[in-house]
Amino acid sequence: MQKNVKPCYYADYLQLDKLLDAQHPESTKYGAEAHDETLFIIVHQAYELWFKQVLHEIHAILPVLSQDPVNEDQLSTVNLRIERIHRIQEVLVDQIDILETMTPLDFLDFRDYLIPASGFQSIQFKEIEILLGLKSEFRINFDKKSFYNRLNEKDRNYLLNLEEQPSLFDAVEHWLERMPFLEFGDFKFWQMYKDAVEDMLKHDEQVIKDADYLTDAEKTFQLNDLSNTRSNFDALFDKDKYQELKQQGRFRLSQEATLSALFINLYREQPMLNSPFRLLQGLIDIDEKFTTWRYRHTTMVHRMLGTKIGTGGSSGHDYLKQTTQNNRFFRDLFNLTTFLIPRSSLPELPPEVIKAVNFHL
Ligand code: HEM
Ligand SMILES: N[C@@H](CC(=O)c1ccccc1NC=O)C(=O)O
Repeated sequence: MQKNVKPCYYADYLQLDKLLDAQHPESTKYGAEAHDETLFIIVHQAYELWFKQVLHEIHAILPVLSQDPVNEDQLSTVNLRIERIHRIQEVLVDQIDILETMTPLDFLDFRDYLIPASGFQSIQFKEIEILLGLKSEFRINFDKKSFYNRLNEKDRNYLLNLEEQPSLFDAVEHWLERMPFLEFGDFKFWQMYKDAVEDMLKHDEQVIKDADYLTDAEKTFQLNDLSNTRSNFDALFDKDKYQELKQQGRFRLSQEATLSALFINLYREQPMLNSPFRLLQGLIDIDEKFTTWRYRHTTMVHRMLGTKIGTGGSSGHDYLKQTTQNNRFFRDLFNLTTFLIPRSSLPELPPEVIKAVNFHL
């Protein structure tokens, strides 16, 4: 490291002249300043700064996960960065409490001056969504088309181009596919595992049938749910069936990637699977916090606007409720838990499998 030649000065280093001269309430252009507009601006600016940091981390993670193979040191750095993103998301959720100190009436003092701007136009937010894997084809209709109409041409082209680039979802999927958990020669792991899950599902079926506290209608309902779980499980080992369910949207990850992720979950205590397991957990953390943020933002919107339409032209609270439900990145990783069985029923791993796994990470 070189010695610094010029003394560093706090305000210059942080470019505070620019940063602290960037809060200009719209309300002052039309009359008296709305007191809470400064809070509104600063909260949004703080969000955008944190979004910038999140993007910085994602851009560092993507090339590492795209390498073949990814070495253990690099994987632990990826995990640290994912943990950082998750911590930032906690701050992003907490900031909503600060904004909620503004009352709906105070908001109305300047809301009309903002039309037609809205959070829709946060390019960094959409960038994060797209880089994590939420491309247009997975969005609800309004979110698919109308949102792009609200952007200027430069921003629209920038995001459309980003949709063509590999996302974190894609990188993780390929990384999982590179693990050879389906080709273990003689090892009958998957057959033993299938038998154990089949036992579990049969047991669940019997529990429902024997339950005195359920009505016949409730039993039928639950048995129907169980049959969906069983057909998802059967598809895990059947290429064509898996493809069919994937087309229906029941799976998004490829079959190979799903089975690898399942294997990592089941054998996470093997030392070489620790980091891969932490990575999968980290992705689940990010997805969960994103959903928490969407839910908190939606509820804040409900208390601020009731059922008014948004300045961006959506139905407001109702639209946001749908995106909270729909816009998930790693739903498959959550759903996998359905197929976990107790450790006591797990087949033991033979040494050659452990060696093969170690080599391929
Ligand atoms: C008083 C506070 C807020 C209200 C009433 C509000 C309201 C809304 C509404 C109604 C929408 C739907 C788009 C529209 O039709 O306008 C929206 C979208 C959005 N808002 Fe807010 N918002 C608030 C604060 C924030 C803050 C602090 C952020 C942080 C950056 C934010 C980020 C977003 C984003 C990213 C979207 C797009 C979400 C998506 O399309 O899934 N909002 N907001
Ligand atoms: N969409 C909000 C306005 C709003 O919150 C907003 C307006 C301009 C810039 C950022 C905003 N924040 C999030 O949507 C509304 O309909 O009141």
